[in-house]
Amino acid sequence: MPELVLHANGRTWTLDTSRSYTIGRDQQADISCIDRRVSRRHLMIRCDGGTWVIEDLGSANGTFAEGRRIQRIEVGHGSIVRLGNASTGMRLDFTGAPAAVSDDQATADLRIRAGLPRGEARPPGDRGAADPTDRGTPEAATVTPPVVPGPRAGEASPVVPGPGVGEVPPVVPGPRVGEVPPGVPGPRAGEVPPGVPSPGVGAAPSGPRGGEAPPVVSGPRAGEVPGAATGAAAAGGDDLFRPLPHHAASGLARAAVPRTPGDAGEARDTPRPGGPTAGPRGAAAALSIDRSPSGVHSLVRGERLRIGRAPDNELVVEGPYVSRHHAEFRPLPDGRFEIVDLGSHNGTYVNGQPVGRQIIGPYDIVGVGHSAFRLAGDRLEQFVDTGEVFFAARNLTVTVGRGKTILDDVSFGVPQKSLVAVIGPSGSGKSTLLRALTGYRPADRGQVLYDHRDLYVQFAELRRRIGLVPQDDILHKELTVETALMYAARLRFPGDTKAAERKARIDEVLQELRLDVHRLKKVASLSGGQRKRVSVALELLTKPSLLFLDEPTSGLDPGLDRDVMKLLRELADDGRTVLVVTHSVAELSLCDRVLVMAPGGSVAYFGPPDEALDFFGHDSWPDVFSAFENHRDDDWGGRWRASRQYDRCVAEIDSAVPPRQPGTPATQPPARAPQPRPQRWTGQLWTLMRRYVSVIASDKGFMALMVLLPAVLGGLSCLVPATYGLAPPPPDSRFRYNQESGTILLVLVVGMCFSGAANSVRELIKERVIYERERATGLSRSAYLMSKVIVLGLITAAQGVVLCVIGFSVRHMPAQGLLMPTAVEVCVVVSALGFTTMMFGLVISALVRTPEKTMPLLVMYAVVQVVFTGVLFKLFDAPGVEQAGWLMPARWAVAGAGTTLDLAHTMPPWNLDKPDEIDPLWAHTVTQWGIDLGVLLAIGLVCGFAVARLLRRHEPEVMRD
Ligand SMILES: Nc1ncnc2c1ncn2[C@@H]1O[C@H](COP(=O)(O)OP(=O)(O)OP(=O)(O)O)[C@@H](O)[C@H]1O
Repeated sequence: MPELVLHANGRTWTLDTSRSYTIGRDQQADISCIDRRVSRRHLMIRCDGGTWVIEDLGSANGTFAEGRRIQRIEVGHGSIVRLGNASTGMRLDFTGAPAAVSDDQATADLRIRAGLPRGEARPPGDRGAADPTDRGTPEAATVTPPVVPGPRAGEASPVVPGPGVGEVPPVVPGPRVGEVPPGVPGPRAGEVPPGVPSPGVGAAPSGPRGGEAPPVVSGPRAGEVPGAATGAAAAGGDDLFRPLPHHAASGLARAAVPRTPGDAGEARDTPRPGGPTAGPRGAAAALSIDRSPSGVHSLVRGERLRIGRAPDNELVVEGPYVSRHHAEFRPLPDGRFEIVDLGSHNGTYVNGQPVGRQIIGPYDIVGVGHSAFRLAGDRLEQFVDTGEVFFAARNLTVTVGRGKTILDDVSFGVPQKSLVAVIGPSGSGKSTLLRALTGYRPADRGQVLYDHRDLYVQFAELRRRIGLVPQDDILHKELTVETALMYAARLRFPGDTKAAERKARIDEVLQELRLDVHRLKKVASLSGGQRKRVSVALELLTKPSLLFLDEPTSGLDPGLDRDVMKLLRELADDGRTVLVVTHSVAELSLCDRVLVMAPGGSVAYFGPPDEALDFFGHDSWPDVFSAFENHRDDDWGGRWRASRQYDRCVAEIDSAVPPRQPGTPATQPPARAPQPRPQRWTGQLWTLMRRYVSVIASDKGFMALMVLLPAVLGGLSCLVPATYGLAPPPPDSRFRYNQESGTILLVLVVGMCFSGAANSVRELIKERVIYERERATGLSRSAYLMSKVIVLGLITAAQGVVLCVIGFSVRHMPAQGLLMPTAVEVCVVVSALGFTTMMFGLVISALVRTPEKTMPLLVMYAVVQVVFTGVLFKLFDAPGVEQAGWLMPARWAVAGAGTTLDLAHTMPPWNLDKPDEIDPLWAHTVTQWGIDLGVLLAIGLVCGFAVARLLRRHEPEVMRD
């Protein structure tokens, strides 16, 4: 008798005649699923006397075939059975065993065998029975349904349910993947396309989200069991299968949901042992995507399949993170496929890790933009992240210092399209939780699951699905709304995005957030609420599925508070999960769930907001907060865990998170995602420089200061009375030395020190929040730093020129320098000093935690430089002091200018009895001038490295390298 092949939710199981199989929600079931309508042990499939039979094991909601509830039924090729509901229940499709294959098909067949339960993969020579599904099926004819534009914000997504019971999915002939079929206009936004039946209750939307162009999807082949639009899609998003235990052994590992704080450490994903593919593995091994594919594409044997945004790709994938020609599936001689990144701007990922080229195995998940792909035989399943994903935190625990717990075993799970408020007294760990959830500061224990994937392990890829609006605005207030968004789009979108595409997305977002009337206003001129909207708009540019906000309503009046919360409600309804940390409890009723944090960082309550006050036994939130304050040492977390509501919460997470399979290791050290590939470095640098110049140009005060400072300081140097200026007295003079030359140089050098450092000392601290956010979205640290160095360096050098021109304008100068005219040579050194002190200012800026601390440090720095110029007292031959002076830019600058001016002989010697004892750094030689200048610039470079190092401290932990 042939083996039976079971298909459900895009997965395939080949059932062996020699054993029976149970299906149910029980983790021990052979085929475990998580549809709540399915009983823990729902049915059994076994081979009885040469016939395959299904027996209902007394399930609560029943097993159905052809619309009737059945107790026992024979099944074979073509049978369709539903669990839990006659029309929308989880669907099982049965076909015969795979067909015998030719040698060149053997490897592809192995892919299917890899999905066999418990050691049933056969050697390549073992062909197995013929597969009726393949009989007469020609080489994959790729078909494409009409392209359906996604609905706009607030409009319902068109839903394309799969075939009903006993239906055969229609074969839709059409053009190749990626082509739009001629003459088939897509329906208007929000309309259900013609010929597409309305969704049933609980149907899972398969269309793209508002404003997003849909992926082009190829339909199933004739006689092929459909993947995309079958059972699960029609039945609802939660009839998700867990893999067979065999899969776990193969590495499709799961993690358990520990219910007690003690076993939180078990909640780590487990790597699979090395499979047939090479490349990043270990911690990166993927949790599988437990939902129906949104599209299934046929891979034509021997042909490449290119993915990208451009219409000339075989598979067109839209999205802000997809390059025009992004990646390519290439066939290998042995029948396998490899994925090759085509130099995309945002990377191609396998199991969450960026790859350049990698052979793809049957369990590997390839990530391109917001789409994930999985090979299933000769088909490529596509899973588009439309934002309707399950998000969960499990046992998140953060400890600091000597083991102080500031986040204590926090678990919760939210279904798609939820608005969740996080409230709690000050210091209860809300911000810590937010940082843990976004991966900015991963929890020391526990997991954050995004669409069943471990965010910490796969941060490199998944970070693009997260939008975060910090408490401080992530905008340059000097720019107009439109310009700020334009630069953000330039930095976040792929480098090959056309200006028109960026503009279209900006227009779309501005419209969505009702900001179009403010587009030309400066951010600084907007109200607090409008500014917050702009921050949200900036994050929405890249269509995140998860949006986190940290106290967006702080400082807003109650009306604006309501406006912002309503906006978040709309954003969630539109197909996102929105989590907001807030101090305001006035608008909690707009939320689906409220997470109440208790002192000590534990969860005090998680659930519907309207049940929360009853849970605490108080009439108002102030009473609840007072209770927290008055009973800080109470075990609020224990009270929550002992509650009935907690069981419901855990059950919710359980129902959507696959359990850890027996036999897999329990713990796994947290993995750090590798540094994701940024967009082209030069592109980022250019954008950052342009933005920086725009910001400076629109800050009139700063511009005026930049011009005034060197002009005033240069003018001050002119006040020093000096008959001979910077030159030595003429030979016929009664004076042998010119003491004032040193004084003039001192004023110029100190002025430059002050100007240079003042230019940069606030530059990093004032945009720290912006940097942190942009770094998390892929900004290159070195590009960021270089943009500051180049722009500020040029400004400072120009200031040096102004300073010198004014300072030298009234002075005599020695006739000839060492290499160049004297004024030019000194000006070069002064400008170099400006650069180095500017770099030192950046060090201060990267070091401090608040802008206020920069000023005292700047003053201290300037005074220290005065002391170590070498003009006020003798520095050489003074052990300790001399060496300290080597660290001072002013010392080397005075020395460099001194060599040109021959200051050692122009100024009186320190010891008149020893006129030949001169400062060695002031020797009037070209070599010494070069050394002085070189050391000066080298100090600047060292400062640059120090800044880069210090910047790391302000980056999301997972982004540090
Ligand atoms: N790095 C750290 N080292 C030591 N303690 C820390 C650290 N970060 C946070 N904490 C402490 O952890 C607790 C929680 O801080 P957190 O900022 O998350 O609270 P919060 O609920 O967001 O407070 P608020 O509402 O005032 O913003 C506080 O007591 C805080 O002092």
